[in-house]
Amino acid sequence: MARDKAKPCELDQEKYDADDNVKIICLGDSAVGKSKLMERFLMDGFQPQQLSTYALTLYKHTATVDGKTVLVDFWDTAGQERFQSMHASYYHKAHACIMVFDVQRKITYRNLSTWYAELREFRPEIPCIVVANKIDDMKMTQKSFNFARKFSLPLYFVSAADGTNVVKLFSDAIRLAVSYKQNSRDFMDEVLQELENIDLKREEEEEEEMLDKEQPGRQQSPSPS
Ligand SMILES: Nc1nc2c(ncn2[C@@H]2O[C@H](COP(=O)(O)OP(=O)(O)OP(=O)(O)O)[C@@H](O)[C@H]2O)c(=O)[nH]1
Ligand SMILES: [Mg+2]
Repeated sequence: MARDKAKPCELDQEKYDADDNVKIICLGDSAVGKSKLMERFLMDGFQPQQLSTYALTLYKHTATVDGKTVLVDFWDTAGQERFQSMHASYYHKAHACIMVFDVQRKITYRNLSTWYAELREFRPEIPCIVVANKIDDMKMTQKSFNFARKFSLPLYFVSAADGTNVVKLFSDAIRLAVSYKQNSRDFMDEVLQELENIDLKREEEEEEEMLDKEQPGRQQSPSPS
């Protein structure tokens, strides 16, 4: 009981102490196993029911990279065509991408090029890992998939069902996201950061002004002499 009560505080403290926060997005056709992979990594579980993600799910996770606390936002969306329109905000400020296909369904592999083109349209530089999921059903881990080689992307053979390589996949994705965030010279990132700084400064100035109006004497308060 006491442990449960302590939990929110521990989490808040971790957030407070976090050195960094990163956003990792997941892409791929419907039913390739995007949500199940996240479920496996975050909950260490797998429920084989067929529930398609509706719109967007955001998972918050705390990780440690090189002794530093990192807050990770995992973004999971449905792979269906009908949600294509939300993608601009989905990609916004992402630091890494996990792009999944299903080794049992060729079409999901073929569609990788469409997903990849869209990713690069919005995020030209972020690290991207290609994931061949459901290897538990097919013993084909030796097969080489040209798509990853063609774009020099890392390729992981995983199974959300039995957990093969799932922790490695997500740990590496977090590491890549952190390293991208720290070293990125991406032009758009710099512009966005600049705009954020300007906004923050403006907000601070407005707050100052408001305080001055509320407490007219504040500025003239006598200094201890
Ligand atoms: N055998 C096997 N089945 C899996 C694996 N991963 C997912 N599945 C099954 O594939 C189906 C789809 O998985 P989801 O994780 O919902 O797929 P998704 O990519 O999130 O799909 P959308 O939300 O529609 O985009 C489910 O029935 C899962 O049980 C796996 O590694 N092996
Ligand atoms: Mg899903």
